[in-house]
Amino acid sequence: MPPEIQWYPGHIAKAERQLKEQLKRVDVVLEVLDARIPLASHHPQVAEWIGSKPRILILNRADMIPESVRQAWQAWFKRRGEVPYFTDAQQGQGIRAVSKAAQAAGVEMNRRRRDRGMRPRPVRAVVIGFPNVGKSALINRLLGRKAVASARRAGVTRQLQWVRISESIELLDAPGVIPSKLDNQTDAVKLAICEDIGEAAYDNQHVAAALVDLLVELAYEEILRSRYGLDPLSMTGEEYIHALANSRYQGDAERAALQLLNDFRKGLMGAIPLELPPTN
Ligand SMILES: Nc1nc2c(ncn2[C@@H]2O[C@H](COP(=O)(O)OP(=O)(O)OP(=O)(O)O)[C@@H](O)[C@H]2O)c(=O)[nH]1
Repeated sequence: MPPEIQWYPGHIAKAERQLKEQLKRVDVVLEVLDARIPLASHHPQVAEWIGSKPRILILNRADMIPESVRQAWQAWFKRRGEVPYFTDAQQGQGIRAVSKAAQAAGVEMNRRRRDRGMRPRPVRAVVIGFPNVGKSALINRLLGRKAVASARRAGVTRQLQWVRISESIELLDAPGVIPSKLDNQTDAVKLAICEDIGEAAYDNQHVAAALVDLLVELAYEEILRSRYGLDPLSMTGEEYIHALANSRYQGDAERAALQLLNDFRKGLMGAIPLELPPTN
C-alpha cells in the first residue's frame, strides 16, 4: 500500500539545509510543538541538529487542550528533566515566561564569554517548529507587535533578519521550519488533522476518518454525538464520514470530511488533545 501522506519531493532536503543554516547563527533555540500533539509535532533529529545549544521547549496552542492535560504533560516532561512552556500565541498567553527563559540562557552565555575575556552581547535566538504550529504568531508576540506574516495556511514563512526583542535578546524574524519526518504515518496523520504538515498531499476523507477513530479512542465520542447527531461507537471512522455525508451533505463524503476537520481545527469541538503523555 502506498503511504497515505506524501510530501512533495525536493522540499525536505531544502528545508533541512535552511534550518541548519539558521541554527548555526544562534545561541538558543525555541522549539515550538503543538500542545494537542506534542510527540507527533517533535522531530526526533532536533537534538542532533541543535547540538549543545540550549533549547526552550514551547507547547503552543495550549488553549486547545484542557488544563488537566496540560498538567499531565508538565509532569511528564518534568520527569524527563525538561521544562515545557505553555503558550497561546494567538491571544498572547505565556509569552513572558518564554522571553525570561531565553534571557536566562543569555546570562549563562555571557558568563562564559566573560570567562574567556569577551564582551557580553545579546543572546541570539531562533524559533523553530513544524509548519503552521504558530511560530510566526509566537515571534509577533515576543516582539510585541505585528511584524511577521501569520496565516492559517501552512508554509507561508520566508525571509531572514535579526530583530531585537529586548536589551538582551535578538531573534531571527523568520522561523526555522522543521522538515517532515517521513517514516511515521501515525504521526503524519495527526499532523494532517492539526494542519501542521506543510507541503504534503493527503486524502481529507482518510484523515477525517482517522480523527473520528482517535476521538473515540480518547473517549471524546460524546462530542461527535452531540455535534453531528451520530453515534461513532457503532461504526468505524470511515463509516462515520459516510453517515455524516448522507445525513447532511447529500452523500458528499469530501464535504463531510472537510467540515469535520475544519470544526476540529478551529477548536469548535472544544479543547481536545489528540495525544496524552505515555504512562511508562
Ligand atoms: N488557537 C490558537 N491558534 C494559534 C495559536 N498560535 C497560532 N495560532 C494560529 O495558527 C495558525 C498558524 O500560525 P502561524 O504563526 O502562521 O504558524 P507558523 O508556524 O508560523 O506557520 P508557517 O509559516 O506555515 O510555518 C494561525 O491561524 C494562528 O492564528 C495558539 O496558541 N492558539
